[in-house]
Amino acid sequence: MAQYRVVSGSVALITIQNPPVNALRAAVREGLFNTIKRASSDPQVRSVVLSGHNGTFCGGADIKEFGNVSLPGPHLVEIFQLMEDLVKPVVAAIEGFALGGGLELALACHYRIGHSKAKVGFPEVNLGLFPGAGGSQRLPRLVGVPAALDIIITGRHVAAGEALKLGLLDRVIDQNTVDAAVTFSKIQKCTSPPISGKPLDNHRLGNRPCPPLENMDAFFEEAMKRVHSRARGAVAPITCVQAVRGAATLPFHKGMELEKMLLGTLFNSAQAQASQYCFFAERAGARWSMPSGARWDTCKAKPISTAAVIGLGTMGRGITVALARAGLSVVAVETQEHQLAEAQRAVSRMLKGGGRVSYSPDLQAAAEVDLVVEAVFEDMAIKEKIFKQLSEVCKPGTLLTTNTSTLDIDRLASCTRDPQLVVGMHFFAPAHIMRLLEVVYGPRSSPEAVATAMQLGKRMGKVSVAVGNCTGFVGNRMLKPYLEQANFLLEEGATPELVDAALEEFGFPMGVFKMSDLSGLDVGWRVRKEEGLTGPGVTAGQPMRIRHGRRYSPLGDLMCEEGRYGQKTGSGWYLYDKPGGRVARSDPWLRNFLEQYRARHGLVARRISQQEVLERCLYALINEGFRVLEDGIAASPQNIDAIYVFGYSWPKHRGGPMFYASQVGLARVLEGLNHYHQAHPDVPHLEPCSLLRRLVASGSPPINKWSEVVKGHRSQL
Ligand SMILES: CCC/C=C/C(=O)SCCNC(=O)CCNC(=O)[C@H](O)C(C)(C)COP(=O)([O-])OP(=O)([O-])OC[C@H]1O[C@@H](n2cnc3c(N)ncnc32)[C@H](O)[C@@H]1OP(=O)([O-])[O-]
Repeated sequence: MAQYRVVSGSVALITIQNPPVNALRAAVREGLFNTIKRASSDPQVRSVVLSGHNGTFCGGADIKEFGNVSLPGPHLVEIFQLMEDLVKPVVAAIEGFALGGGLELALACHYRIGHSKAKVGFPEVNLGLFPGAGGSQRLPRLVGVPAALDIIITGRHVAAGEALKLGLLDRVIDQNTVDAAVTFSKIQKCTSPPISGKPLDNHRLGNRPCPPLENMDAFFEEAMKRVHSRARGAVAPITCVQAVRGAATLPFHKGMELEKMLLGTLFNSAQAQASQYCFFAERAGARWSMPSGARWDTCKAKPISTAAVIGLGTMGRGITVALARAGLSVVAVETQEHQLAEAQRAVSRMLKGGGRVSYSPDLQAAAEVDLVVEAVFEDMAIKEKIFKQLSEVCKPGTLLTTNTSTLDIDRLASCTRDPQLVVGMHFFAPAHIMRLLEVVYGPRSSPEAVATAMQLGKRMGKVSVAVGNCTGFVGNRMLKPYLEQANFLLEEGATPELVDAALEEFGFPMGVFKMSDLSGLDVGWRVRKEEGLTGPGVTAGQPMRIRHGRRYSPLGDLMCEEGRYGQKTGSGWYLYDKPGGRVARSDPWLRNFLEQYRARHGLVARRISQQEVLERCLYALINEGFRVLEDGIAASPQNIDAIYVFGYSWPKHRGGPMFYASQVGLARVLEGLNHYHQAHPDVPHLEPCSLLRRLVASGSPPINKWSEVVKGHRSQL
């Protein structure tokens, strides 16, 4: 776990060995503790070099160990102190990553030498924590308070070059880092005296005061204000500021006590558990499986080096950028000439002149590519035509994928020569920024096609999740009941402001109505017209608020009929200063419109609490999540949660909808749904689904045990 060798006559080389990222699990901590003691007492040893096996210094504490009430083995704080106090110089040789506890380990060394490609950082904030093993106290002493606070609050990876400028690294080199560190630990350069034996006090960060900061109170007040406005209810970023303030104002040992106390409040908190769950959910999608039994580890992806994107609207442009950035040569096809020229300018701007992209108005240009992403207008007839043409134009074996957000993949596949080569690649806007990719397999999609789309997603840096084929797949299918509840709440007396405030307080960056205004109300209107829910397809004489025997809210349709499409028209659920304006203001027109609407339909407005808003919107969405699981559309609750966190901005510190349900308690969610369904029997989405009932009947097992109940449940369907 921590290998000990004496090299170059007098240097103890300690190498952490715990693949894949050399996380500091109990055995590693034990190993470090013992080898440092050994180096200390070994008379042959005059200096120490600390490194990580296989090109990675250390990925930090072992996140899998968290959740244990008390971690076994020596504590990191104790090990780091032992190292800092060593009378022999200790040099960290940083290759790959030094993250979290890994960087704290490096900060407890007296010197740090990094490879030019190395990255360092404190990502703990993303896990609902902060660098609580001395990092919050040592880093500000080394690089100053503003730089330290920035690194700790953002959790970003700092490249070696920047780390050198900040003074976080003493040296950056291109050669073998361990060899360089060994040499460095023995002699500084021929003109300088040897390091070994030099007084090390100034290199013990715990002994150093924090560099002074002018206007410290104002600095921290401002920092706290900024963090509060961005944290969306997450506690960890606030704790980061408190801990760094401690470093700036307290002696080291007092700062360490504060750090310990703050960590104690976070370590087993619900938010920390949710954030750590998200860490693993993000990676769980890579181990995909299909109902046929095909799996990530048994299917090989086809090599892809060229791709075509068909349709260069907003989505098509973003997809082109994402593919080009992943190193593919891209043919961008748009049949409308003016749109093509505009797209070319926009894509070049986004790629800043880089990337290999060619443009064409002709589908024939896709003839030789390995993969196509169709991203035209959301219209089945148009897409079917394009798939038919692509099937004729493209070389045999080309993978045909669609960016549809709701339409039937299998119907598109049936227009082609090789239906097994068709899968969905559902990107989220803006496609070159949003991390989520839903890879949708139809009943005839081949495992190889799925493997290829999943691997391409990885190359693009996406969180890719393989899902089954149904209307809306996973994300949009679950979103439908959520949107529906929001509209019903308006009918019953709520305002867009009330609903949005409840959801934003929960942690969403934007409430549902602001979000609709941003994405355009006409998008859903068009879909509802296609579905015959509104417009000319509706049978004459049908009551306005009932469709297919269920409650229906025509509010969104009425808004569109008024030309209120959202931000793009300057008005929607809110008012904007101009078309395309971004700042939402309450609109007296809407208040009036809602009052008239309620009066017309005999609805009496009642007071609606934020709790009801949250429960109705979120429980309806969660209930659909259980249906998605029971239908086998998503393979696991982790996959659903990854979709919501990375595609729909569900707050990470709430862990995704299914994890949130497990934290609230499945029995309470069931009870809530029962209650609301009784009050609204004409809303089937509020009727608790059978999987949820069954889970509650099985004693509400923890989320990682749901799959056993799901399996039993599916076999009975
Ligand atoms: C004491 C309180 C203070 C807290 C201190 C801390 O240090 S908190 C920690 C602060 N540190 C961090 O937050 C760093 C977290 N890690 C990372 O950000 C990335 O892993 C990476 C950038 C190091 C490498 O990226 P990459 O794309 O090359 O690789 P990848 O991401 O695919 O991971 C490969 C496998 O390793 C697994 N695994 C990884 N790290 C840990 C871990 N610390 N632990 C356990 N497991 C970990 C990961 O799950 C995956 O397993 P799978 O799915 O194959 O079974």
